[in-house]
Amino acid sequence: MKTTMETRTFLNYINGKWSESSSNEVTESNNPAKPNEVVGKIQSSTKQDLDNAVQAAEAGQKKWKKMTGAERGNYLFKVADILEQNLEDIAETMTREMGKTLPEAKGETARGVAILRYYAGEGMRSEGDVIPSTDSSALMFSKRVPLGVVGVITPWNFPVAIPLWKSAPALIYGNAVVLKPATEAAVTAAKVIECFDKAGFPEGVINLVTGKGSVIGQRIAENEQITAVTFTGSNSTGQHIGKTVAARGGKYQLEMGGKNPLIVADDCDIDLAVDAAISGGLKSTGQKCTCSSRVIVQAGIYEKFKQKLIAKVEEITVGDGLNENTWMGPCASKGQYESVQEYIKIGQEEGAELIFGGRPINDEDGGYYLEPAIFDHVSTNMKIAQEEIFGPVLALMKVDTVEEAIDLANDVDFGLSASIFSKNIDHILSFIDDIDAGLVRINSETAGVELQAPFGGMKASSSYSREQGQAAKEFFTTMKTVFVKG
Ligand SMILES: NC(=O)C1=CN([C@@H]2O[C@H](COP(=O)(O)OP(=O)(O)OC[C@H]3O[C@@H](n4cnc5c(N)ncnc54)[C@H](OP(=O)(O)O)[C@@H]3O)[C@@H](O)[C@H]2O)C=CC1
Ligand SMILES: O=C(O)CCC(=O)C(=O)O
Repeated sequence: MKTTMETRTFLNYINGKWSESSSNEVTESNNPAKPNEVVGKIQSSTKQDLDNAVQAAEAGQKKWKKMTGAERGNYLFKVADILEQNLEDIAETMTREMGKTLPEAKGETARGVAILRYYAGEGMRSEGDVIPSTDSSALMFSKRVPLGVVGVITPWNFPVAIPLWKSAPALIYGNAVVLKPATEAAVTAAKVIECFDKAGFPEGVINLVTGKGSVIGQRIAENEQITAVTFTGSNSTGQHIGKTVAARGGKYQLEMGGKNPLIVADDCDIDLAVDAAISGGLKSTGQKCTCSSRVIVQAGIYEKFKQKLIAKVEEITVGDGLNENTWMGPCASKGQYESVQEYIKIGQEEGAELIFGGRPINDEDGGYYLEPAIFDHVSTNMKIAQEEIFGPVLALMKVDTVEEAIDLANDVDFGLSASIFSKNIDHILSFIDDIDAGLVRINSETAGVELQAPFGGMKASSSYSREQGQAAKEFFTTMKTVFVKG
């Protein structure tokens, strides 16, 4: 029997009004801890709905860009306050909708508040440089200007932070936004957009259209009135979006997968390294693009590290993220649950040894729970060492030297985040120089980015651009070089 805890149906937000899709159809968003529980219903929108939102955004942006940065910033400060007031409700919705534990969901929502305040402040900062001209009677300067309408396509694993770290900079620099959130986290996203509505955002400046990626996401990529598209999600979808946007001359930014290594050198503080492998690899049920999925350990401490790791992973409690005692929640969806189990099977078939966990946990509500899994004897040619699993699976790999560890760490298509645990400055310096990763972390886990710093990866992890911090300005603005002569 289906239980509908939250009976609400969430609408699209277009031109400052909540509206039903022209399809008259809705999709249910379910709780991965209790798949029969409907968290809310969202609109199954059509291409026409998306095009309407883009029209509204185009009109809204014309007025929005005329405001001062300080005025735009004040709107974002208001949204931040409202999000903060609604933090408990939004965090709980997130936990119910995609399974992350409540403390993690609260932390993410608080991060959303901080992101909004950071970019609100940007409205008062420099928007260009004075450049000396070779003509002594002229003034030359650069001025950053908005792009126009920005399409934002987001995943389900950070349903508050990612929509905000893309939308807030887009808005502060004078763009209008059309957001298409992941279907599996669209109720949470709709609650975030309610904060913009309550803050009195001008019509058309921010719009929400929910619906299938293949329909709404695809149309965002195709619609020529959308100047730029920012995306986070899988590699296959990202590559497709990038090609589609590029083909029509648009700007795009892709943040995709990772296969992040954590190198544990003989000389490190082993307990800290164990904690980092667990926190970086298994928090959020391993569903972070920055999660540590390959743990590359030097032979001298391999056995000791493995024993300590198993002892600590044994203590992990798996369950509904709303329960206080839960450390790790369910996989976010049936699809993720099945895909992770498939990888665990493949790992065994390929000859890796499953030394801990990896089994589904029987649950009377049918929650998508898995025991955290640890594989030993993993070699670099195995799928579990090469592909993003996006689940609670750690692959242990043994090496003799730190040089070998770095080579192994680089032997994947991805290059998002990488850590080393070591006290040896030579090892640390060669790691900083030689690792192919956009985020280079020393004695710290691979996950957990800071909102004021550039975020993005190398190789297949990103499209060479960076988001967050000041890097966001590069993507969400273009430049005019102005030459003034009296
Ligand atoms: N880098 C990261 O942070 C993330 C990586 N992933 C990786 O991707 C795997 C699959 O997850 P999944 O949710 O399917 O990821 P997707 O890349 O398919 O989804 C990400 C976003 O893209 C949308 N989308 C889907 N298809 C299209 C399309 N053809 N055109 C435009 N937009 C589209 C989705 O919409 P809709 O939800 O409606 O399908 C969602 O909003 C995971 O197992 C993980 O490996 C997933 C999420 C985040
Ligand atoms: O590690 C983090 O804080 C961010 C991770 C992230 O951006 C992602 O998983 O998409």
